[in-house]
Amino acid sequence: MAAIALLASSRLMASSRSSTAAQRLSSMSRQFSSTPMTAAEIKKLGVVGAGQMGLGIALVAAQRAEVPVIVVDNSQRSLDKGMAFADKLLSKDVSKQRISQEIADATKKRLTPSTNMQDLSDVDMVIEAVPEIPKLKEDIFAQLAEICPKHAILATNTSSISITKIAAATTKDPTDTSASSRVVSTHFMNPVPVQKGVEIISGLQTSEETVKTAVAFCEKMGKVPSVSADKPGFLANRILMPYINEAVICLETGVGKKEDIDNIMKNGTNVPMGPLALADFIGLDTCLAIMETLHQGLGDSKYRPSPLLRQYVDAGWLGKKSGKGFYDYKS
Ligand SMILES: NC(=O)c1ccc[n+]([C@@H]2O[C@H](COP(=O)([O-])OP(=O)(O)OC[C@H]3O[C@@H](n4cnc5c(N)ncnc54)[C@H](O)[C@@H]3O)[C@@H](O)[C@H]2O)c1
Repeated sequence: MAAIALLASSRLMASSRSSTAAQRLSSMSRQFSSTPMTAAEIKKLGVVGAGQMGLGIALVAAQRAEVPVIVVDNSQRSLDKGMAFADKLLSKDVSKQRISQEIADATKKRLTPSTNMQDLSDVDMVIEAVPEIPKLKEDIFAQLAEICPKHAILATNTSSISITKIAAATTKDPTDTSASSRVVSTHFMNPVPVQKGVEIISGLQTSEETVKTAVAFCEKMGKVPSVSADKPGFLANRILMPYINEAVICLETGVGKKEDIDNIMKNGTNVPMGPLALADFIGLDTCLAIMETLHQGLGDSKYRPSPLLRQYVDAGWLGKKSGKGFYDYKS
């Protein structure tokens, strides 16, 4: 499926090897200890949020990294939908002879759905992929710090929220970095089974070992890490979202019809889908949340979210996942 603009840019950036990604991260923001650190082995993974990103991450980890994965979601409906989607993807891969039936069966067996966060008490790493709402993510990380083992890597798939802020939510005492030093961002690209790019972002508190372990695990999943500083939108969405937002403004102000906007970008810049179709695919709520983070975080009016984008979200027209966005997906 669609190798989206976000991902195309990510591929360009990701031409270097992941070991150098860890080195670049080390040198970017702060001095690490002079003791060489090694990546810890991840034997069991947890994923929080079984939506399009969480499920994709869980599936690729189970298949490529061959680790058992507990997938936690507070909605049984989302879990059922996610597991059914995993079945569908695996069957498709078998029918197209990309993988054997044995690999599909083994992958499926490694996925355990759950509605109970306490089931994350024995994981070595957890990747959070709940909606892009700062307070929600902070609450989840406060819980993860309590529930997960004291060595576990606590990773977020956030598209734009400060990793430093998410890490700070793991403790009431900011001088105690025993949990916050284990927080890192592994920002996978959508769709996870297809796209190789992943952004690795460390917060102020993140330890070198945490970064190395996250990079090594992403590599085990077959991904190519790129390094970004902990700034609003990081690299991928700092570039992609203003492009999508401008396309919505063009629609809103009558510069072009949706088909013309998408066609000119698709046929003129060699991307697999136009910006409005891409926004529907990502989720309009996610796009709005990222624009809000860019607007607030960078304080520049050029990042103001389109009022039409906000109206679509208010209407519940969130794109492909809700059956309607700029296009209809019911039929
Ligand atoms: N959609 C994209 O293209 C994309 C790409 C990269 C990163 N992201 C980021 O990934 C994250 C998830 O995005 P998504 O598109 O998968 O969202 P989604 O809406 O498809 O899925 C979110 C899931 O989280 C679950 N959830 C909500 N509250 C929860 C809670 N308290 N505990 C457990 N589960 C809970 C929901 O039931 C849902 O299944 C966001 O931070 C988003 O910004 C999205």
